[in-house]
Amino acid sequence: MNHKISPSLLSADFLNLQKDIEMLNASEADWLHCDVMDGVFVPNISFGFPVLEQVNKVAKKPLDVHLMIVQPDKFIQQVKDAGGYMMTVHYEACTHLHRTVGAIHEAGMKAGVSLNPHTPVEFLTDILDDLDLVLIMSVNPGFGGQKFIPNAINKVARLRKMIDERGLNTLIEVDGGVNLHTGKQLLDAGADVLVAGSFVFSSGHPSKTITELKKL
Ligand SMILES: O=C(CO)[C@H](O)[C@H](O)COP(=O)(O)O
Repeated sequence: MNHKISPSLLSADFLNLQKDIEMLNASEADWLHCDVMDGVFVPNISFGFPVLEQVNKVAKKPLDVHLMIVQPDKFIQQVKDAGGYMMTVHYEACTHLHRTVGAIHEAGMKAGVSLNPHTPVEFLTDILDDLDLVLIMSVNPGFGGQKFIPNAINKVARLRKMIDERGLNTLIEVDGGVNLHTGKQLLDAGADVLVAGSFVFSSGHPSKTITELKKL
């Protein structure tokens, strides 16, 4: 199966966001990864729904919205209204995850669940059949440009086995420290979607770098 590339806007030039989104529109990027942070679930604040709404006016690729916030169920309609295609919430932030996933689907979006580096993929055993995507964090969420945590490769392989044994179409996405080297290892382990922020936007030729990731 062809893998997808979802460049992370967290590393884009916020003073020239439209320019970067137009570059992504013309590139081989499949989705636009949008990191919403609240300063509570993660020790950083990024951008919120007014920015997403503006991004959606220019973006020609689906918005892959990753909520690094507490109580994400409060914001499902806002994500939908801001143009969300995929809404990914954190396992660690949801007390009633099954209810939250159901509400995301009812709102008309695909539902993803993200796992922090310390959270085993086996914790998804009883929700996996309901998910469109699992996002494995290969850094502790909150900041771009961090060092890749190699255990993510092992988690991808374990999750691939769980998904294949059940005959599911759930996608495995990985986020944090992705470059050509780690990206190849993740794809070999069974990942479907690579998120890349600093590797793409600091490369000097973001569009070319996306093509290189796409060709892995
Ligand atoms: O979710 C994120 C941070 O929490 C970012 O999407 C992720 O870190 C991508 O950045 P980089 O590719 O630079 O590691």
